[in-house]
Order: sequence, then structure tokens, then C-alpha cells
Amino acid sequence: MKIIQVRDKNEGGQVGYQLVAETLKKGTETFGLATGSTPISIYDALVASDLDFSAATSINLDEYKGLAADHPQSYHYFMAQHLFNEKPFKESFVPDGANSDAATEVARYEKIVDAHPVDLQILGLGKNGHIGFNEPGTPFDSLTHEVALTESTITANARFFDSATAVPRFAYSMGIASIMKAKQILLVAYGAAKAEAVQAMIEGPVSEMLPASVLQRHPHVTIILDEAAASRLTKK
Ligand SMILES: N[C@@H]1[C@@H](O)[C@H](O)[C@@H](COP(=O)(O)O)O[C@@H]1O
Repeated sequence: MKIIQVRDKNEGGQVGYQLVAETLKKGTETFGLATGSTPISIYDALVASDLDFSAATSINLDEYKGLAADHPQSYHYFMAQHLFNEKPFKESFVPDGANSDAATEVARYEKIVDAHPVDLQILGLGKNGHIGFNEPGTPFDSLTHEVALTESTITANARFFDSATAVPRFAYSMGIASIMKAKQILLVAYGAAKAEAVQAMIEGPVSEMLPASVLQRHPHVTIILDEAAASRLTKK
């Protein structure tokens, strides 16, 4: 794991942007993309750049079940607002939250994941160590699946909704095995609220109870942290 400590989100956005730019120049075809507040500064830097993604493919990690693509809190909508409207890709895939039939949706999406091996996967980190919507306890060999969100994640994400009761209880997420297939992974975390999960991810045992700890087993991971997120690391 290569750890890069940055001053703030802006510097993190620049570092993330550089990595995306380098891999795009090397001929990267498929980017795995994440939502949440953390990757926004990377997307802002991409939007401000002259990079051209019209020959690249994007695959998003997850989507709330029950939210259609035009719902303002859906991850489809988020991606359009923060990246795709300005930087269209050749093709972009996000799980279909409007499909209430989990069996067909997870099978459809896993086929897409399988057909488009990810070159660079961007990840945020949940306070409980989740990646995508893979909550603690998710098997490391999981593929795309339906997730029952934990109270911790519902509470953390309630800030984007009118109230916690408006947060969907279920989501579709790429699995941990799907994420680990990426050739390269960039995980980003900011703020003291992530410090405990960051410490466990990097220094703790590899455990399904802390999904991001699986990244210790991946050969090509870069982690961008600000000072607060790195504050509990014992080896600096
Ligand atoms: N499904 C997303 C994750 O992909 C994201 O990493 C996490 C952290 O979000 P934030 O970056 O806003 O802290 O939130 C959500 O649960």
C-alpha cells in the first residue's frame, strides 16, 4: 500500500487527478468510480482539466435500491452532476436502482463488471470500514449483490436526505471480489471520523468485519489521507 498524506481535499483532488490522468494516458479503458463526498474534489479537478474520456468506460460501485436515475439523491444523478455532464464517457454503467427485482439486477450488473475489467478503481471509505456498500461481515468472495444498509451507514448518509427515514434501506453494490479484480485501486479518506477505519484498514488484521482491510491483499493500492484521517496510524 502506498500512502500519500495531503493537506486537504483540494490537494487530495489534485493527487487523485494526476493518477487518473497518468493511467488514462497509459491507455486505461475502464475506470471504477465511487460516490459520496470524498471523490468530489477529484471529479472537480477532472472537470477543470482537458482530459478526454470519450474513449473510456466507467463502472460505478453502487446505487440505492428504490431510487430512479433522475432522483436527486441517486448515485446516477450524483455522477451526472459531478462528472458525466461535463466529461462524458463512451459508456457509463451504474446499477439500476429502479429495478426492484434484485436477482435480475445483480445478475445484469455482474455481467457488466465481468465484461469490463477495471483498470483503476476509485474508492471512498465508510466510517465502519465499508467500501462501495459492502458493510462489515460481507464475504470477501462476494460479487454484485443486494445489501441491507446498516444503521451506521443510514445515519451517516442521512445528511444528503430530508431525514434518516428518507434514506433507502437497501442498495445494490459491486462485491468485494468484484472490487479486488481491479488492476489498481485508489482509496481516499478525509477527516477524523474516518481515522479509526483508516487505522484498522492499514494496520489491523485482514477481516471481513472491516471490509477495507482486504485491500492489504491487493498488489497495487494507493491511499490518499488528510492529517485527520491519518491521525491514528501508529507507523507514519
Ligand atoms: N456507498 C458510499 C461509499 O461508496 C462511500 O465511500 C461512503 C463514504 O462517503 P463519504 O465520502 O461521503 O464520506 O458513503 C457511501 O456509503
